[in-house]
Amino acid sequence: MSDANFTDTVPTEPLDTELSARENLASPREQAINNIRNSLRHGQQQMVDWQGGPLAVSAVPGAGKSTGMAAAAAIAIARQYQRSNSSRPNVRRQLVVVTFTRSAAANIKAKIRKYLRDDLSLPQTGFVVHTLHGLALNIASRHPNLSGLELDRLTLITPNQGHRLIRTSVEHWITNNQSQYYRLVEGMQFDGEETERLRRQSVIRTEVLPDLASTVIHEAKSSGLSPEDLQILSRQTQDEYGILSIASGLYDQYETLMRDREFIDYDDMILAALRVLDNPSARRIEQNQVFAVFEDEAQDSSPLQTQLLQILATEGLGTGDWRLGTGSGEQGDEEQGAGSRGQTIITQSQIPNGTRSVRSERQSLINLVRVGDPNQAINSTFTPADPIYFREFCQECQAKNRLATMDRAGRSTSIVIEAANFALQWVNSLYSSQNKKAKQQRLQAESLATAKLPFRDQNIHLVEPEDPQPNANPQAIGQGLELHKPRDIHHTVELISQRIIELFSEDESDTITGAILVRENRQGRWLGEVLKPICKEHGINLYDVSEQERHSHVPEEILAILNFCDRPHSPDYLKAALAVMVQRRIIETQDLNALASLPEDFLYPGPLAPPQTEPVQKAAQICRSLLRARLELPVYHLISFIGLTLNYEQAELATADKLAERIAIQIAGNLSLGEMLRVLSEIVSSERFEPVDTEDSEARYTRPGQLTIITMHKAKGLDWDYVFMPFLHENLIPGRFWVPPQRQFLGSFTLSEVARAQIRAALHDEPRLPNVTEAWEQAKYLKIAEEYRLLYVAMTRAKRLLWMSAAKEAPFTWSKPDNLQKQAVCPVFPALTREFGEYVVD
Ligand SMILES: Nc1ncnc2c1ncn2[C@@H]1O[C@H](COP(=O)(O)OP(=O)(O)OP(=O)(O)O)[C@@H](O)[C@H]1O
Repeated sequence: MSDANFTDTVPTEPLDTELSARENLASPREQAINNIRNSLRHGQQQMVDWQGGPLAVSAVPGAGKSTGMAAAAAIAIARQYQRSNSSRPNVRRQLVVVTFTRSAAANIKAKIRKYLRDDLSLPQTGFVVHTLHGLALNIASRHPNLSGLELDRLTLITPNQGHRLIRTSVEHWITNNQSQYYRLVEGMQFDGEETERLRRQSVIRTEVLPDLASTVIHEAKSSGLSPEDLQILSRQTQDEYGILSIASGLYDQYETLMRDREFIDYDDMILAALRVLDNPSARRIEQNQVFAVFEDEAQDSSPLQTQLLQILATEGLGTGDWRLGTGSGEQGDEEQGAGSRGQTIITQSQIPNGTRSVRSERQSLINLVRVGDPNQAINSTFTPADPIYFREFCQECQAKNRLATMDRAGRSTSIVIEAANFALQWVNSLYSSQNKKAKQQRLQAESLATAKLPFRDQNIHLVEPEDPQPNANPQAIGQGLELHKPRDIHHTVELISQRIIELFSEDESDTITGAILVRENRQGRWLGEVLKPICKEHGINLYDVSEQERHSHVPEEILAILNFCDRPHSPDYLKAALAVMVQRRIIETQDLNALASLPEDFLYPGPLAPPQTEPVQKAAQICRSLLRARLELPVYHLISFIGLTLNYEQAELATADKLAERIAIQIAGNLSLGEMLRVLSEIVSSERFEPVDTEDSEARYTRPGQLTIITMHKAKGLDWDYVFMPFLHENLIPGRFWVPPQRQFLGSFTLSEVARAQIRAALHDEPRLPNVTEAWEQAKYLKIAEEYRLLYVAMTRAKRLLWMSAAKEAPFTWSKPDNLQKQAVCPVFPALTREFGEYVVD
């Protein structure tokens, strides 16, 4: 089969020359491998044919990246079994598979196991699946003396803007940098009025600087830049406030506090793992356990994460030269460490001439397969991920003839693919013409910002007729594409309801899947509420992901109950605990004030007290059992007990366990209820606590016969037979960065975004750092480009019907959905309606 769209074929060069080809072909295992191979399309076969060296796979949505990677992983494991059985019996090395989210990791693990068990009749071992942070933690905690990561001593924190540590860093910085601080207070202009001064000080201390600190620290740290590096960079900028210098100062304060308090953050985990790998013997130990690294969603990795994978995937010398880098002198003396083999491990240190980039790292002898799609990069504006690094890996691989591009996809019906391709082309042409215009008008800032187009110019193609995917490019439901222009959001709901009722009644076998994709959780919540009665009436199973998975409620609920256990006489605590029980539907809705006003009478009514009603009795009995548990159980079991009392489902229980573990680590040696409450209150008041996804979480979103309401971000990697995309309005897609009025005295930009754009320019080896105007333009452009990619990701989730709408009237903000006003539609939508006029439904 020839595939004109497959630009480069990957040479297959078996690592193990001792195994004869004839033996291989004859073995049942090799037949099983062939069977798997034959069930894949051409591009995927290139993945399973990998037998060593670097390989980049860049594929369009729905091309089968994840499916291909699972098959390739299983086959690589099988080959490794063969190798270790026949030639080196004592060498047991494993495959490391890395992906972006825990739920994707669980999914791919299940798929690999299935291939190993059902197709290859092998034990389900020989591999591990990690998220990048999980992998780093694993390495770092195995070598605590090198990583400095002693988990029983250190506390892991996620410093968001409201975190106490960030606030303290800001206060310390202000104390030590009064003149820079007062320069900020002056802003663009200032008449010295006292109330205004106080207002500005409050905005700077509570909003501007915490925002700058949390953004910049994460961006710089995850790229291997130290506070000193930032200080050096700041000398290349000339803005009035010295934004990068402030950022460096805040970062420095933060690092000092972190060290003093024995805290670490997620970036420290990656840095700690890199410190381990900086040691030649530890590196050899780690590398010797691994025969290859496979990475999915590679466009979402940050520079240091990429570096970690590259080092881990590096083979010992002498197994064939797969080097990618062109630097001289990297071959040879292994004893001298990674640096001598052309790898400069980035640790926090000075950067030469102010910039440092992972791209300049030499890569040698790496067994690394990275799979991704730059057009689906949707995390780069709120994490330090940057698709540029994956693009560069692709380019380097291409130069070595080791890039596979898969541009055929079987997921969607042809009209959905046409619409997605059109959207991509339209957005790119919009930006190239804007860029041209800006250049003509000599608007340097704007032309610089839009010079790179939002999308890589790549169309999705239908699969070939003999494709192995059953029902590839399936038949459309109805016309396959429907473009609606409802009057307002209520009319939108009417249209969606009509359509889903039709779709569900036509689906007698209850097998089709459907989803409504929203840009914001608030839209999802509103839709969930209005659709619930309709779905109930028609027996449609509605699954509102944000409602089901708002596990951030877990710490709050546990805190409320623990507070009550600690001080049951407090009417406030009792009421809060009862409110949680009502919300969880453990007890009936009733007048909680009446119960809570006299706690003793409610909990332990005397013989003369009036009889309690049944609901009150039940509530009192649950409260008493909690108090008994407080007395009888060890403190560290209390959280699990509360989880069970509150009827938590599987994922919530896992989240509660994770919370308990986290608290136990933090208060190790001081296990008392008081300490536990102190730590928990801190988590609840200032920190994001990430819930746990359970193994089947992705399957829960795509259950047959179910209508799922889910955000576009969360929909990544999934697909449904029909996909509704309502509320396509310009204020959200693409949206725009804006400066809140209270901060405008500093100028029409935000300090955090300017600093971030400047750091990125340095990391990308731009010839000079952008000034404030240019940096702000770049930040705005990056946000818009990413929003368009998000729209593209959402559109490509649909298999058989893509339903899109932009109501004429919609809320200005979804926190007030009743406040309707005329809303401009997302610019792609009218372009689609022009191009696909026959799909517009009146
Ligand atoms: N060889 C194959 N045989 C059968 N089905 C396949 C095959 N390859 C892919 N599929 C199916 O095609 C769909 C898309 O595959 P997959 O999710 O692996 O693509 P992807 O490239 O990772 O997509 P995206 O990047 O858009 O999330 C899935 O429903 C998958 O089951």
